[in-house]
Amino acid sequence: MHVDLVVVGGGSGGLAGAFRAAGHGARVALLEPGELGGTCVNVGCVPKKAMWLAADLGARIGLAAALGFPVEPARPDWAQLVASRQRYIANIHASYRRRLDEAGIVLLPARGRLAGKGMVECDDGTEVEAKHVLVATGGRPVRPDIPGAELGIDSDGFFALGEAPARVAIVGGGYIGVELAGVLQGLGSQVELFVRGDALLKGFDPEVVERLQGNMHQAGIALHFGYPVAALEACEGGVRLRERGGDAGNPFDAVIFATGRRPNTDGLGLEAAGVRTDADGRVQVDGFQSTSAAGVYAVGDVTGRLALTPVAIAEARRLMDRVFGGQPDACIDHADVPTVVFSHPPLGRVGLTEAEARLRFGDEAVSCHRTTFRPMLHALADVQQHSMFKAVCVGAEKRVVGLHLVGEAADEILQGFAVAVKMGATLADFHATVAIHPTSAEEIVLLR
Ligand SMILES: Cc1cc2nc3c(=O)[nH]c(=O)nc-3n(C[C@H](O)[C@H](O)[C@H](O)COP(=O)(O)OP(=O)(O)OC[C@H]3O[C@@H](n4cnc5c(N)ncnc54)[C@H](O)[C@@H]3O)c2cc1C
Ligand SMILES: NC(=O)c1ccc[n+]([C@@H]2O[C@H](COP(=O)([O-])OP(=O)(O)OC[C@H]3O[C@@H](n4cnc5c(N)ncnc54)[C@H](O)[C@@H]3O)[C@@H](O)[C@H]2O)c1
Repeated sequence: MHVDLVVVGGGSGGLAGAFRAAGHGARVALLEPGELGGTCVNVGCVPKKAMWLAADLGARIGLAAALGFPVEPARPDWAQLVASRQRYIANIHASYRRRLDEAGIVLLPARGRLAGKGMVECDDGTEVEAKHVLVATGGRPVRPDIPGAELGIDSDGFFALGEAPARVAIVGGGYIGVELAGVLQGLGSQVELFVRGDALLKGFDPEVVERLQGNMHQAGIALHFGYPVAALEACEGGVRLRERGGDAGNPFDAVIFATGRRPNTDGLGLEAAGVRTDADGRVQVDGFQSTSAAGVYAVGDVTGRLALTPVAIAEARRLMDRVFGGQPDACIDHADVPTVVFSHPPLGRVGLTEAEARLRFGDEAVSCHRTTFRPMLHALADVQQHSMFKAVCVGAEKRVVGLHLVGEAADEILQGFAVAVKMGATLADFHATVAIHPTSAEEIVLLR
């Protein structure tokens, strides 16, 4: 088969690239051996957010009870919740299939391998030849190489659970560890989080992270820092974790590894096709998503840069605008990308942390403005959940170069403020904007 573009991988980046290229008039073939939508739709953002929303509802039922509603805090029926989640996801699959048909994109349900010179071989024997090849094969979870690791599950396994585990250990303090801890605790499990470092969410602002840790502790999650898990052992009543040089602890019904991800580049034929990867298998690209091989591009998690769905999508769209849309300079700016950790409560950031700003601009130039408060609903219900908002500013004009939020609605508040930060707003611009009262968001324009 001859096309203008062959896309290897039908996740967030691959689909976005295929649709945009077809929109520019290119003939496109898309290879995807699994479900359309990749990680985000099937074992990432979407099912995670469904579970997060359910956990959030559970917390709100508790708040409602505290405010006098005649309701009892209760656990959801796990099977019913998962069925609703999967029905939502099935609708996304159907919508993708319809849009691919409408766009005239050829969908090949096969695993691809680059064979060089614009040729991609499928595992069903089909050969596709194209002037342009997009590698968008994403990544997969990795577990530490420790005895008994097979007794645990990873985030893919979490989404396959048929029932809620009563006692859960989660290993890893990054995005996924923190999110799954909040979700499971909110849905009625007893969660313990095991982290080898001394804090959660390395790379985020330590002050808002500390506030999140306080909220998680308040919600009943046990946080264990400086705990390198050395082994898992099967025991009566479940699985136990063994700390390096220490005793094994209590048994758990499930152990979830949230210890990072690896790009899907094994057996992809990249080396033979002249596509350079780093020691961890990440495809090396320039600012325009071009690899070291002419006509071969890569977007999304397989490049190991910012592993976020909107980033994969934006990279793919700009790339296709450049290759097929006559826009030679199109590329994405990876600075000031807003991101939210869907913890309970959510934590978000855009721009620089205080430490990054001090390093870049010097201590003298940096000032920070923060506020800590209890959201009104939690204060009314007398629940000890606190929000903290922090702005990092630079120079006499106090340009806001970083905004760090943790608390009720932080996930929804951040997007609009990210526009302001991207546009170079100053603290005076924030102050010149009249507050919306009474909200949590107003605390940002009132920061002193
Ligand atoms: C638990 C979890 C929660 C997340 N939550 C969020 C969130 O809330 N917000 C957010 O922005 N990001 C989130 N992410 C990250 C987000 O899912 C990824 O950044 C995004 O899916 C990357 O898109 P991609 O197209 O690069 O790869 P993927 O979506 O992983 O797609 C790659 C596709 O390539 C296919 N493939 C692999 N090898 C081949 C081959 N040889 N031939 C053909 N096809 C192949 C795979 O089957 C897969 O469908 C989350 C991730 C996880 C794991
Ligand atoms: N809300 C979102 O946007 C969202 C949600 C989930 C994932 N993601 C994306 O997916 C990526 C992967 O998420 P993740 O949580 O798997 O990775 P991560 O890099 O965020 O966190 C991995 C954690 O595992 C720990 N770790 C690594 N090896 C370990 C070991 N051997 N023993 C103990 N701990 C170990 C690390 O110290 C770290 O705390 C994220 O970086 C993010 O870009 C985004």
